[in-house]
Amino acid sequence: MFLVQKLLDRIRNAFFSQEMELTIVGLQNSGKTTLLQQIAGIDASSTIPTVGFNMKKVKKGKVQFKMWDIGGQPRFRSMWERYCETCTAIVYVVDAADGASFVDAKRELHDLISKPGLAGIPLLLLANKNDVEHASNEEVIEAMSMTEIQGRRVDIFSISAKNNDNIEKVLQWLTAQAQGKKNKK
Ligand SMILES: Nc1nc2c(ncn2[C@@H]2O[C@H](COP(=O)(O)OP(=O)(O)OP(=O)(O)O)[C@@H](O)[C@H]2O)c(=O)[nH]1
Ligand SMILES: [Mg+2]
Repeated sequence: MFLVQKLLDRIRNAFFSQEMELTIVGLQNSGKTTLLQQIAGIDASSTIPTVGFNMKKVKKGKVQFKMWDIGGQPRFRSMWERYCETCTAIVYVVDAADGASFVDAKRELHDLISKPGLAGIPLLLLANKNDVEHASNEEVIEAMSMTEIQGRRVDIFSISAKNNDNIEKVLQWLTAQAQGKKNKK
């Protein structure tokens, strides 16, 4: 009986599982790799600055996420566009506790989403490090001029990648985008 159930599960998964590609970008030190590791269920307590990119595949429910995490240092930012072109959603991470980085974070975000090849791709802005006392979601929203962004779905969550706060909400959002993509086909 158990084997029959397993076989049925496999058949069901083969028919109903979907792959979704997403790209995580944002300035260096904003917490992208920590987020990636948290979603992948890997110890996220220590990371080193990303040289180039990381990629992880993670299955959540019926969706297989293929997640690209691109280095945020200036020398890697020219890669962002290429990795975003084929993705279903762009996840942009901001260090909400580092006000000094907001000007650069805004410029890079708006530069990226102005690329014609990325038109219409849903954007999830994550104000990370909400565990730090002075981190402010509202300040991030204002500093990133989020209300100026048009022509795509935009959502904003306050998270702590380190403490796993609101990461489930991020996954639900991503799953909804994967579902939307399937419905459009
Ligand atoms: N307090 C706090 N620290 C965090 C959080 N997320 C990440 N960090 C810390 O921020 C630092 C940078 O995190 P990374 O995930 O390596 O940052 P990154 O965006 O991948 O950086 P690059 O690879 O250089 O682009 C590390 O010391 C993390 O532990 C968070 O939610 N809260
Ligand atoms: Mg990194």
